[in-house]
Amino acid sequence: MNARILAINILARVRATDAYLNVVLDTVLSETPPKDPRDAALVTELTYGATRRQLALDYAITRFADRKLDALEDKVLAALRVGAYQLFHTRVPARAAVAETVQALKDVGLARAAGFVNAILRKLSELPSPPLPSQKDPVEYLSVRESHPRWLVERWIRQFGRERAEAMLVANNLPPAVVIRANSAKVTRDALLAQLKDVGVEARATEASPVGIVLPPVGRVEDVYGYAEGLWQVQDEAAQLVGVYGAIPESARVLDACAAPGGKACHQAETHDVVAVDLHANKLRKIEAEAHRLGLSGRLKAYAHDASEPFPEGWGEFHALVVDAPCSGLGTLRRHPELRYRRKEEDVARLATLQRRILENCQEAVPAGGLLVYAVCTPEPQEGQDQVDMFLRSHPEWTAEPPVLPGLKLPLAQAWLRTLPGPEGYDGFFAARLRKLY
Ligand SMILES: C[S@@+](CC[C@H](N)C(=O)[O-])C[C@H]1O[C@@H](n2cnc3c(N)ncnc32)[C@H](O)[C@@H]1O
Repeated sequence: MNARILAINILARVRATDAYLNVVLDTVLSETPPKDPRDAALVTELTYGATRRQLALDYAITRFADRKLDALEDKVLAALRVGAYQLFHTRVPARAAVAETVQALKDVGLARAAGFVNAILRKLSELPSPPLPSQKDPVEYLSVRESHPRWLVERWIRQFGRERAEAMLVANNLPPAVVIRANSAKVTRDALLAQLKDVGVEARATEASPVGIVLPPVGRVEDVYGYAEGLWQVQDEAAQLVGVYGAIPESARVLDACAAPGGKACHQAETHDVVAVDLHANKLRKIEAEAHRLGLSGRLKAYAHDASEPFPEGWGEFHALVVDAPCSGLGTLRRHPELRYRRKEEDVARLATLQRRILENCQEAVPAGGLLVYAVCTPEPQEGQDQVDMFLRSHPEWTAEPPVLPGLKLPLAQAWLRTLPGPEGYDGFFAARLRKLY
């Protein structure tokens, strides 16, 4: 099956089922792998690109469509977006972009819409660049140019200032590099870097994380040296920094209260005994499979449990908890581009309430002298810093205690670990390291 057919099918399925793009893409590519690996790369670029740029593409398509885009069949709208993306953001010659997209639409059984799609794509192909609204309304202009909903642009300008907000929007439209964490239970970062070099992979060390490696563009990560042997795990640098910044003493038994898919739990299990908990039992298999691949099964047990409810006494005592709470995920929009259109502003407050409930229950499980590392993958203060400030105000027995990590330069804001999307190349994360005094 060719790349454009797959891209149309994937985008249509994501729209119809509200599924995650990365999940549908992985499923489709493993069910119907294209013969040529370059086609897999093209499907990835077309689907991620068309989703990242969706709001701007729709703005352009709407100019020439004689009906509301919401009313279009999923595959017809998907074809328009895939076609428009190629015209504005790839080097595919315009004629080929239009003709092959229209042919793909026919091949998926929608020949009756071919004329409609062909006419719009041809009109778009005559434009020198994607149309934009007037700069007189700077929020609207940025919203369309960088393809983020207006409420989010307004909110980020208000919270982070115009310059940083714009940098965040731009960064969310760039594909992230693949970053891995060396599995310290098996190999040091330097040794892994040398081994990768020996097999011709020109990787480099991450700047802030002492355990991270940035891979060059690779095809399937599963085919890269050391994956099958469990020498490393894919993990964004900022997510690695949560484990580093947490600096949980090696003697501690750790409970990871919101663990799936298991990045931070496996990071801890390199050096600790870990109980990994997630609300959704179906996600535990992924945590266990990763622990197995990394050779960490002996140190990690996974259970389904609601972290806002008391933990079973039978699990024993824990000296440290990691609470990587469910959050708006607005720090990971470059990886989950569909999320920016699905999230609503009121989600931030709703999730902050859930985080508070989880935090309240988890703090009960920490003995005096123990640690709690709270983290979220969002730049929203309401879910991060404000959440922790409020917690500390109502819990005098807790204090914020940043770690002393000589030789490391972590991105800190006061006591907190904080990264924002932007030219630094991080996902947006917040983490607090809290100690129970009595
Ligand atoms: C941000 S993700 C955790 C990512 C993970 N720590 C990692 O590093 O790979 C949040 C997780 O919390 C889980 N979750 C949501 N509500 C929960 C609850 N009430 N109790 C426990 N887990 C919950 C979600 O299923 C999701 O897997």
